[in-house]
Amino acid sequence: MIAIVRFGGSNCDRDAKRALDDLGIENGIVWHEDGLPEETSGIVLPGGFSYGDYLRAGAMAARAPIMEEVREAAREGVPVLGVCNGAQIGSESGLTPGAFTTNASARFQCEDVHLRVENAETPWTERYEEGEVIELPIAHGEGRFEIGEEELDRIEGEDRVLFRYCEADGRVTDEANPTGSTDNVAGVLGERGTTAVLMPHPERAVLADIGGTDGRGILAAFA
Ligand SMILES: NC(=O)CC[C@H](N)C(=O)O
Repeated sequence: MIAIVRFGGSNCDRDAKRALDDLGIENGIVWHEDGLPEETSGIVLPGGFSYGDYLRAGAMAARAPIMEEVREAAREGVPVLGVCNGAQIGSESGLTPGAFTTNASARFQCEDVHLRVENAETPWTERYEEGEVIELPIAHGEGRFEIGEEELDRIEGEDRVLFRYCEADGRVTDEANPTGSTDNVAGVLGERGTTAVLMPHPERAVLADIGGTDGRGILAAFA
């Protein structure tokens, strides 16, 4: 059962549920205070405004007791996907490298973006080709990926950059970088390839008539 962890202020938990239901993947929304159910076989940290983005987006949820269980599960290889606020919670809790800070525009940005698949040999991206361009929506105010140079070199060397913001033809340019993220990074892997976070929303791109279907392949990793 895929546990979709809900905090006070989560608001993409039901989108994640709807998407996983549509993919035929057994899942349930879990209130963070209840802890992970024993039958948890995968974890979604959904988007939203946990604790009202107080202090920094994701900072407070990252310190909730359930995150110790999530880290433990991640260490054991249980797949964990953090989306948007879930990505912020993931980086704040040390599941994934780098940090998400205020967009370069200092505004909340809601738009469709193009992403280039940088590593297609992960459970999250194996349904895509390396270099393939997909389109997903973003909706966040604090999505600017920041990471030190040395750590960036390290994660690039380990092939842990999953997606980069790009033009429709796949060129990685400053203009295609909506938030000013370091090196256009939109999603990264944790220590194990089974943990991933990304700012764009795959769960909002699973139905052909609403937002397209480019996100299906990412969530299908839970099947
Ligand atoms: N859609 C989301 O998850 C938003 C994330 C966070 N509240 C932000 O604005 O950055």
